[in-house]
Amino acid sequence: MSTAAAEHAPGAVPADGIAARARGLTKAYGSGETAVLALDAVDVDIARGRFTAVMGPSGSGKSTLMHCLAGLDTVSAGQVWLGDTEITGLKERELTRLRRDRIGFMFQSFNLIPTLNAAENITLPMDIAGKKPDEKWLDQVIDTLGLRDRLGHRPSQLSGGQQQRVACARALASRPELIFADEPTGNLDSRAGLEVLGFLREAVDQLGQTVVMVTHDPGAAAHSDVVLFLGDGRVVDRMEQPTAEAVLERMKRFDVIRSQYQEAPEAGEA
Ligand SMILES: Nc1ncnc2c1ncn2[C@@H]1O[C@H](COP(=O)(O)OP(=O)(O)OP(=O)(O)O)[C@@H](O)[C@H]1O
Repeated sequence: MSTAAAEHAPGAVPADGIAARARGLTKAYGSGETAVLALDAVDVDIARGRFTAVMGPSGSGKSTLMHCLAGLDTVSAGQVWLGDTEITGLKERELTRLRRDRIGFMFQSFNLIPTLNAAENITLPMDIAGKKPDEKWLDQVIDTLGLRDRLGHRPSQLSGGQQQRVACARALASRPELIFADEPTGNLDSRAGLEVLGFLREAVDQLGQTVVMVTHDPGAAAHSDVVLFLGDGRVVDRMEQPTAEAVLERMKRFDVIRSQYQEAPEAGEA
């Protein structure tokens, strides 16, 4: 049918206000009896210019969702768009270019190059791509992150929080459409973690960036605009304007369901 064809045509989904979108996103690892359904027909819209947190119990599919949305992993079924570009079905070379040009990444391990100073680390992805940074933007990022007097330092001469700020600046440097952060505060003490969350918040509020962050920490999720909760490979809930308390309460409900499931069916009476 023509409508079905239109629905599946790349670019058919309006990009306005939506930085990334998934429909029927399914990811299975392995096959046969050992197959694991990491994502089960997930529909999700990531709003542009907002800070989205992804939470859920261990193994619920958070990292898999991030990897599939970022084109780091192939999908088993369904579709993913970055803006109005359908990325499912792109060849590895096209995906590499898309990631390089349109997505920024921050990981728990900062992934900085030890022999390069902060300034060189920040612009490395752009240097590799042969692209000139927008100096005005770069200055704004460096000042927002308070890195001006650290630019000549190597990672070993920086604290953990400063290293993560450099990783944050690197993710922002090319002004990507979307930044994916996987447990960006996982390796930091609480003060440095708060600092990095504050900077991600500023990147959204002052620089207009879009951020998606996977986290286990309700306090970290409270810095976001909206939290998506995953359970067993599905988006089971969302929370606007989250507080740490509300997120913690919501997470506890996963534990209750799990313990009821593990005890016995009649545990539902409790
Ligand atoms: N490469 C893989 N091969 C096989 N199974 C995998 C692979 N990667 C993930 N899985 C499985 O897929 C499911 C979802 O994993 P995923 O890492 O996305 O969860 P998560 O919510 O990010 O977990 P955590 O909070 O522990 O990091 C899990 O059951 C996991 O064991």
